[in-house]
Amino acid sequence: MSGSLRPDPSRWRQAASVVLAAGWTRPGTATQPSPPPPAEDFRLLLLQRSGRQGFMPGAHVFPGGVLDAADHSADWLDLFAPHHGPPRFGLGPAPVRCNAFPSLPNVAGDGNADSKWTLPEDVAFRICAVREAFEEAGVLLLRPRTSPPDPASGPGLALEPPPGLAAWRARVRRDPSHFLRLCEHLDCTPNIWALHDWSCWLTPFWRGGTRRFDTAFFLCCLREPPPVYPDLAEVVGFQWSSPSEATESFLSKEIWLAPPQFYEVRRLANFASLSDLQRFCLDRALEGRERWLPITLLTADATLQILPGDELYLEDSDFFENLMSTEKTEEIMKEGKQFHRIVIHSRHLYDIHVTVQSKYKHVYPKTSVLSKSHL
Ligand SMILES: Nc1ncnc2c1ncn2[C@@H]1O[C@H](COP(=O)(O)O)[C@@H](OP(=O)(O)O)[C@H]1O
Ligand SMILES: CCC(=O)SCCNC(=O)CCNC(=O)[C@H](O)C(C)(C)COP(=O)(O)O
Ligand SMILES: [Mg+2]
Repeated sequence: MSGSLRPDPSRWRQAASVVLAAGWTRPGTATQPSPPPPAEDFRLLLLQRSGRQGFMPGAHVFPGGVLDAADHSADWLDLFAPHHGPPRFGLGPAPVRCNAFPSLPNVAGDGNADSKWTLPEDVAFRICAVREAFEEAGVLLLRPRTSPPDPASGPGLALEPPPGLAAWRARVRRDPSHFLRLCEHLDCTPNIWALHDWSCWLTPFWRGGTRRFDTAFFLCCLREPPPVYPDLAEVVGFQWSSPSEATESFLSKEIWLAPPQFYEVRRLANFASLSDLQRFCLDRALEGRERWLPITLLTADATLQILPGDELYLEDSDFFENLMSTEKTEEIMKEGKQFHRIVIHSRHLYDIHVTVQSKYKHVYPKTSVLSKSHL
C-alpha cells in the first residue's frame, strides 16, 4: 500500500499479480442433476475491484498490486535462511531474459533498480504477489520454513488462515513490512517456489490514462480453492471461474475484464486440466516472462491493442507515449496476415486474433472471435 515507488506519477509503477488456478471437483448429488461441468477442471480467482478505485474501478482482476520497499528488504534474508538464500533462493537457474524491447529507465528487470536491492527481483516480485493475495483476498501462499519445496509433489495448498487474520491483515495493509512479521509469527516463508513466471504487461498508452503499471504475472496452481475473504475496501467481491466461465461472464456483462486479464483468461483456456497447466509451467521455467507493451491503434470502429509479433507492431519507444490511428477499418483485418492483436469492439466484446507462432515455449490464445450477438 505504501512505499517509495508510489508517489512519482511519471514513473512506471512496478507491480506483481498472481493468477491462482485451483483444482475443482463439483460436489454431485444423486438426486439433483448438475449442469454440465466447464471444459476445464480448474478455476481462477477473480477479485472485483471497488467502484471507488482510481484505476479500473469495478474490474475483475487477479490479486495483485504495487511493489513496496518492504518486498525487497534485506530483512527477508534471515527468514529464508538457513535453507534458502542468495543468489537464487532455490528458484533454480535464472531465466533467460528474452525481449530487449521495451526497456524502461529506472526499473528493476532492466538491471537498474535490481542492483541496489539485496533480494533478487525474482524473489521480491513473488513476495509482492504473495503479500497482495493476503491483503486483498486473505489467501496465504506460505509454506513452513522447515519443509523444502518439492515440485514433483504437484499442486500444493494455501495455508489455513491463522487466528487473528483480520488484525494481521489490517496491520499489513497499513504497513507492508508487517507481512514479514506475520511470516515469522507463523514460522513460514512466502511460497515463492509455487509462483511460476507467466507474463509481464505494461499499461499501454491511451488518451486520458495517467497511471502506468509494469506488472509481472505469476501463475500458482493449488490442489483446491482456499477460502477467500475480500478486504471489502480495495476488493469488494470475488468469484472462482474456469476460463470458459470467465469468458462467458465477461461477454454477458456480469463482469468486466481489462484486455490483459481477458488475454490471460483466453490463454488459460488452452488447458483442460490443472495437472497439464502445472506441468507446462514447470517445463518452461527457464524461459521467464516476456514483457509486452501493447500499442494502441484507433480505427474508425474499433480500438486495437497490437502485440509483439504482429505485422503492425513497431519496436519504437515513441509508443510509450503515443498511439497510432488510421482511417482504414476493414482493410486492417482483411489485408493483414501476421496477427497478434486484441480487437476491442466495445466494452464487453473483444476478439483476439493470433496467427503467429508463440515464443519462449509459451502458449498464445487460440484466435477467439466471439459472437456479435453478445453486443
Ligand atoms: N477502501 C478503499 N476503496 C477504494 N480503493 C482503495 C481502498 N483502500 C485502498 N484502496 C486503493 O487500492 C490501491 C492499492 O492497491 P495495491 O495495494 O493493490 O497496489 C491504492 O490505489 P492508488 O494506487 O490509487 O493509491 C489505494 O488507494
Ligand atoms: C485499454 C486499457 C488497458 O488495457 S488498461 C490495462 C491495465 N492493465 C495493466 O496495466 C497491466 C496489468 N496490471 C494490472 O492489472 C495490475 O495488477 C493492477 C493494475 C490491477 C494493479 O493495480 P492496483 O491498484 O491493485 O495497484
Ligand atoms: Mg491491487
